[in-house]
Amino acid sequence: MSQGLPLTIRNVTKTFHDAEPRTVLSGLDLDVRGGELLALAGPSGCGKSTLFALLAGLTEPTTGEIRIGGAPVTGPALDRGVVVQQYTLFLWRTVLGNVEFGLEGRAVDRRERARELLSIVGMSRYEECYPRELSSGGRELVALARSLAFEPGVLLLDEPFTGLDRRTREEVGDELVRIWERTGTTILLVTHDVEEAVRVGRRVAVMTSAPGRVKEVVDVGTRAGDARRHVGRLLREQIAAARGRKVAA
Ligand SMILES: Nc1ncnc2c1ncn2[C@@H]1O[C@H](COP(=O)(O)OP(=O)(O)OP(=O)(O)O)[C@@H](O)[C@H]1O
Repeated sequence: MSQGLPLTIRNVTKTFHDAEPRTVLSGLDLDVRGGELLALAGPSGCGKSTLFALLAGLTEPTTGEIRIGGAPVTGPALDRGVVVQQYTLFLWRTVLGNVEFGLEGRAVDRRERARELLSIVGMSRYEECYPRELSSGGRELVALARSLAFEPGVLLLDEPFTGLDRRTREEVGDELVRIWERTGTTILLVTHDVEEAVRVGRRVAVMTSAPGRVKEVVDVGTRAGDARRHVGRLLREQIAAARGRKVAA
């Protein structure tokens, strides 16, 4: 499997120039270690999706720098293996066919490799099914298998489990941890859900409300209960701060 690459975000600012300039991210620093599973949590509107677009190379920072494996991000690249929450499986292809698609152009036995990837995400027995025959959690796992086919150095997941019910969400989240353990890929999971951030992330970076930057990086370790309370408190403070600013304005 691929070697997980480190991701470095240095002093990133993003200002949108609409009718008037609007700074959404300001002085954001974050280090994701190679092979780490880090969750990025923040209140609604703090700029998580904006940051995700920068990491995916879809837009550029106004100032600052983003590096993956030491190389600056200058545009979209498959080695970053981006999975967005609106997974797009090909409805006319079987599960196996969908994963094989991620392997096109590779000098590998595509069928064998696709089967290996389905086994990694625990979906082997559905290989002949079509996406419509799967549960929404199952479709998410197949989308993950297809992203892993690109052997991403960093896998970016922007709220991938939105739309799943709580229980399925937990199951797919736990499966994501197992996938990460089996692959060694660096994973950045963007979420607004404290429970999910602490359950899945080995560390949790908490963002401030807009303009967003990283307020604190919390180690989850073996003290998940403490981490959950701490992350929850940090997020509540940020939400209150945002409301305070709105009331004042
Ligand atoms: N292209 C754009 N032009 C102008 N403003 C934008 C643009 N994209 C996002 N914004 C603004 O930036 C702010 C942050 O948005 P963003 O979607 O990044 O936050 P978020 O943390 O992902 O929110 P949520 O958790 O609600 O999805 C919002 O106020 C949004 O209106």
